[in-house]
Amino acid sequence: MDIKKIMVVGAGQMGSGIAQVAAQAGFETVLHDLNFDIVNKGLETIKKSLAKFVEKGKITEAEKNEILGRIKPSDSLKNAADCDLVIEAVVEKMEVKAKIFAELDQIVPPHAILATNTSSLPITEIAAVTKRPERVIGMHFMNPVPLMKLVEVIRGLQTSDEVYKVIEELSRKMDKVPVECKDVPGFVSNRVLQVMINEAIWCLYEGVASVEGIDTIMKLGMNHPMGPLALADLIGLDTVLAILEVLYQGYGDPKYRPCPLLRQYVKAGWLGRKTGRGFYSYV
Ligand SMILES: CC(=O)CC(=O)SCCNC(=O)CCNC(=O)[C@H](O)C(C)(C)COP(=O)(O)OP(=O)(O)OC[C@H]1O[C@@H](n2cnc3c(N)ncnc32)[C@H](O)[C@@H]1OP(=O)(O)O
Ligand SMILES: NC(=O)C1=CN([C@@H]2O[C@H](COP(=O)(O)OP(=O)(O)OC[C@H]3O[C@@H](n4cnc5c(N)ncnc54)[C@H](OP(=O)(O)O)[C@@H]3O)[C@@H](O)[C@H]2O)C=CC1
Repeated sequence: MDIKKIMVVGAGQMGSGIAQVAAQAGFETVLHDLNFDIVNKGLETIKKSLAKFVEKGKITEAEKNEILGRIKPSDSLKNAADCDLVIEAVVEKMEVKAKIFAELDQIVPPHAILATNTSSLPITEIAAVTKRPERVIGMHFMNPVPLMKLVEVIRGLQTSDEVYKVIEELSRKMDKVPVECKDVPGFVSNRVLQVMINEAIWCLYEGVASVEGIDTIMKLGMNHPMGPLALADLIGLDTVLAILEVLYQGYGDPKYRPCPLLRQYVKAGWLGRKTGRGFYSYV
């Protein structure tokens, strides 16, 4: 199957990054969100990222403009009618994703693949709201998408071998390294990562060390590029909490219990970089 046109649903930090790497790989790309204000914010993020690549000599100014020219804004899911692939990257909430997949299933052509960038939710459950569960798959990019090499490819119970191969090949065309993973809560990436982030938040909650102290210990002690609290701020504390809830409910194991401090920050609207305040301040 030949993929020519891709829609990305959700123009937040992940959706804009995915649209960018799709356009960089030469695909006609549609960036969709609920309204054009959000889409334009996403396009601004893409422009800044591409400008960095020009600055570093990775691409030319002309290439930057060609890439941007391949991305079309959208505020109607109907624009997916001629797309071969849709990659969904909206908030980490099953009810929102299920509604979008049910709608997309009615709009896209029969051959089209529906992929989700979910961090933790069951692919099989998302696929079940469509009449094409064999053409639904998890395509889990890492943040920041333009820089991170991994795509975790998750097969739902009914995902076909053909669809898996198409997405594996597409990930390579996007200059990413695909790794196959089974459909379990949090897959591999977040099953491992979020336990570390949650434990770092528990350390802060119990006063074991300061925010900077915890992050410095993990950066200098483990050679991590960022400390776990700075990383949580990058991911978004709402997303971290949503993933931990999926792990906690999915495995029924108290080791995934989200720290009360995390819940409190999310309730306060301290979601990390995207709101200007999380464990650190960004204003
Ligand atoms: C939650 C999930 O479901 C799954 C996930 O994604 S979990 C999160 C996974 N991601 C990680 O773990 C990221 C960990 N952090 C890192 O790897 C690195 O800190 C990083 C790649 C993000 C940044 O690299 P760094 O060397 O530490 O810092 P930094 O100096 O800020 O960035 C390097 C350069 O990349 C640039 N850069 C950052 N984001 C960029 C982007 N989106 N596009 C283009 N350039 C970018 C920076 O501007 C910077 O450029 P200069 O050197 O000119 O200043
Ligand atoms: N953050 C991360 O590090 C990673 C996140 N993910 C996953 O990617 C997905 C998106 O996360 P992220 O980009 O961080 O989140 P953001 O909050 O940055 O973006 C989510 C976007 O989805 C939009 N949206 C919400 N509801 C709808 C809808 N019904 N239709 C269309 N768009 C909608 C939001 O609009 P509005 O602003 O109006 O709400 C927002 O633009 C989640 O599933 C997350 O788990 C995967 C890998 C890494």
